[in-house]
Amino acid sequence: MVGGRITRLSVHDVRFPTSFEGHGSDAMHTDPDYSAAYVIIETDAKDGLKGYGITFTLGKGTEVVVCAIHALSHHVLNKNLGEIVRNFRGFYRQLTSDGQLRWIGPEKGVVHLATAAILNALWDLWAKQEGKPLWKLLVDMDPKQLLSCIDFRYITDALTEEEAYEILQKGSIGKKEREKQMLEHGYPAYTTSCAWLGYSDQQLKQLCSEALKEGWTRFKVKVGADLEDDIRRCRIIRDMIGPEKTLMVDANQRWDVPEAVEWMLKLAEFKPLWIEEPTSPDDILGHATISKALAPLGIGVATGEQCHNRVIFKQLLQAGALQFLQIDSCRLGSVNENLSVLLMAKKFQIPVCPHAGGVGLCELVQHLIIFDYISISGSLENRMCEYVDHLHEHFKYPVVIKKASYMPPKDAGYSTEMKEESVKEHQFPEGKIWQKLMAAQKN
Ligand SMILES: C[C@H](O)[C@@H](O)[C@@H](O)[C@H](O)C(=O)O
Ligand SMILES: [Mg+2]
Repeated sequence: MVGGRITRLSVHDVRFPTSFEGHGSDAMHTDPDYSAAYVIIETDAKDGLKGYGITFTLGKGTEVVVCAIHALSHHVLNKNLGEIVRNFRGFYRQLTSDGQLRWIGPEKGVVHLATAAILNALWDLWAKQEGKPLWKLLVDMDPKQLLSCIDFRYITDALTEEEAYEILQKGSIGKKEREKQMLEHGYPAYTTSCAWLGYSDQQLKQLCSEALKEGWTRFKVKVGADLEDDIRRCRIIRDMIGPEKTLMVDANQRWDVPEAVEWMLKLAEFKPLWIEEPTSPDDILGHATISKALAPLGIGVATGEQCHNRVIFKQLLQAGALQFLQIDSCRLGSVNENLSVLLMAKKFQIPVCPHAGGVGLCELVQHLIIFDYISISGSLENRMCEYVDHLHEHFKYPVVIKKASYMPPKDAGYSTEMKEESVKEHQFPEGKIWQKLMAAQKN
């Protein structure tokens, strides 16, 4: 039975110095220190279980998100977990409608990242109390219960609750077989780990040849800062992987709309499946223009990792502005909002290829996409989940990759829990790792 009064919510600013070696670097984020605002929720229940939630941030951004989590915490404290999840739609609405805090959102930016961290912790605790991994908790819910977690406000012009119900009803056909298939073979993944923008050609070649040996067949390359560099790097990787394997490119919002089209005409010879985040994530019509211009070349547009909320996803879908939809487990309002986006994607028949990487994003989003396959999309066509090979060792239940696929997590919860020692060492600024780095900078 789910329950327990929430007695404590604590937040940690946890940072990893990934920028020192160029890990995670792209055309806009040249010095990313992968970080997380890490929430721990405790209750007075006898089971002693705790809920862990993260939202992904980069270095300094974390302290701002931590403040927002504190500001939202009164909505959670002293509430009963059972009451929250029995009316999850209402609770989501309450959290995102705080009369004072919504002014600095609404449902976007810092306050929404904070919302994600808190809700992720509640989902983790719910799944733990049920003794199931989160994907299985979702798979076992009936359509009505799933829908009761979603706030349909602002999206009913694109997807009504009745349509969503129908999608879930249809999705229940063949669920058992798909669950079995996932448990046996996992969910297909692609790797971004070979070709961060800050990596040398030598490093790129070495990582690519290792990835090929490990059985990877889909690769993403960072582009967007310098055309000559991009051509050279794409050539290296295309030559190494051959014509059959899949290549994607990611510009992380570097370009104007016409510039994006011109640049991609120059990279078209490398046959990328998609260009990711070609321009501002807010420019829905710009994405539509780029999609239209690149369609004859067989290049799709992918976006979503910095998409504020379900409303922007709705408009991207309505405008035909994307061909690959990239949900993110820590930017949207947790599982609740991601459920609505997965259902909209199904209605518009756009494949979902989640954004992952960062710290913990792979651990979390695998649950959502495995659930999506079993209960909503029922298809693996043109679908794959991002994988980045960093920082998994800091998690208590790290992802398991086999033959370039995500194997469904078996432990109860949302895989959000970090090792205590890792949190202690990486806490900013007092953690050992940061104290050492700061002392070295002084000398
Ligand atoms: C700063 C980050 O590493 C981003 O570059 C990364 O999330 C990226 O856009 C991706 O698609 O993995
Ligand atoms: Mg990206």
